[in-house]
Amino acid sequence: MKIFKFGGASTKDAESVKNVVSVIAQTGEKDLVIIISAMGKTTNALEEVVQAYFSETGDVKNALHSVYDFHYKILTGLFSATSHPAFAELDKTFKELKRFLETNKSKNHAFVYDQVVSFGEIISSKIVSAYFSENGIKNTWLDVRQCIKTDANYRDANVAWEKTQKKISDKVSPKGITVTQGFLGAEDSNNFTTTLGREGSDYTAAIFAYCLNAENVTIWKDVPGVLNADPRYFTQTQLLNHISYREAIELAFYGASVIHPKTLQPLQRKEIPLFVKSFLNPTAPGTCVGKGVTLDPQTSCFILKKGLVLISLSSLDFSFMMEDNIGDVFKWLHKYKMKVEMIQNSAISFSVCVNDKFNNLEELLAKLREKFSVKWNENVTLYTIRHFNPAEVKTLAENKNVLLKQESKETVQLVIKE
Ligand SMILES: Nc1ncnc2c1ncn2[C@@H]1O[C@H](COP(=O)(O)OP(=O)(O)O)[C@@H](O)[C@H]1O
Ligand SMILES: N[C@@H](CC(=O)OP(=O)(O)O)C(=O)O
Repeated sequence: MKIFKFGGASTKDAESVKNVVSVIAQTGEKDLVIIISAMGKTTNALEEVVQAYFSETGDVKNALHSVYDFHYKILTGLFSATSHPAFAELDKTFKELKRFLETNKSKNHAFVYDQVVSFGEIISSKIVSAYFSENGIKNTWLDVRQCIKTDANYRDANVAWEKTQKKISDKVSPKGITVTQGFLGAEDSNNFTTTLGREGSDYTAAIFAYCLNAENVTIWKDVPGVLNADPRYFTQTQLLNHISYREAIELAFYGASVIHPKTLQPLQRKEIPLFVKSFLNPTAPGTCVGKGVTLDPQTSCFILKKGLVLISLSSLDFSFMMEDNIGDVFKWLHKYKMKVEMIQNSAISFSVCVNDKFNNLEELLAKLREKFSVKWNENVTLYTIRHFNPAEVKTLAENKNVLLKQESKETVQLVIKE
């Protein structure tokens, strides 16, 4: 059996959902677990619901309404009559969400966030499952929260692998088609919904593949496969036909956002191949991540991460930046949930480029100022070139304000203020 994953771009409107049926038909696969993300940009829209809920002036009703309307419109494009049970299911799911918001007593932002944004995947998977049935694709809808068990680290939950393995083996048939949600899990002790981190549905596909010993995983995207540069920012890109697990882990880690970085480890452990293919051209080979050569074709890869913060610290008394000082810095970076993208240090200074995913910058800076002289730059971009040649680095840096540069044998990184 195989695992397919369809992300937000593959279900962003009724035509796209129809195309998913066509992709399944063209592959001819019969034994599949299909992982579905929220439709289009629904997770962002639900984040606005959460924001409105926690703000005194927020308009929760309006924010909810636009999410409802978006899905209602997709349903009208898929089913000819509003008497189709999918419409009643949409209403029921939204009532549940409203009830949660009306009755919730918790002020824990991350907890509320997960209970709310999870509705994106629940709704999308129900719609896709109903549309499959309508078109003769027999399938079983599975609530993934019965299978993926996690800790209580809301918004970035860690998988409890043993329990998850057992639940998946118990509840998922390797035969036929199962439709389920990406990105979601449930806290093991009390079953509250958790999420695995933004864009975590690729990771869900890998979890199922690992637990079911799947033949392979395909993540269907709006690009021909993994390219040697992010096509949103680079005009001349090349399709990578084959990437080794190790190289793909590096690329994803540095920010090649086409694959979620957590996806590759479980697959690599069992040597399960990962295909990245275009849902617009399903019979094209796309990219295979698996055993074998590092990169085919062997070429430089350009990756960028935007919206980062570069923090530069120096000791107040010119003492060296040594293990004790740096130890404190890392303790606080961890405490304020900063994702460290790059570090560099000298005798009395230490620079760290971070992603402030949880908006904790002010608190972190206040803490750091107790011990260090602190400078920082917001909204910087981290460029990474794997397998670089010096001419490419020179061209990239031309006319740009390079704040920091770091070079190793394979990789050069530049922090740039745009
Ligand atoms: N190296 C890369 N190769 C291909 N696509 C990339 C790369 N880096 C970034 N992307 C972006 O990743 C997008 C697809 O991933 P994603 O948005 O997560 O899809 P989905 O949410 O539908 O699963 C592409 O549209 C492209 O803009
Ligand atoms: N819907 C979630 C999870 C996800 O993986 O989405 P996508 O497959 O569209 O990147 C998010 O937007 O973060």
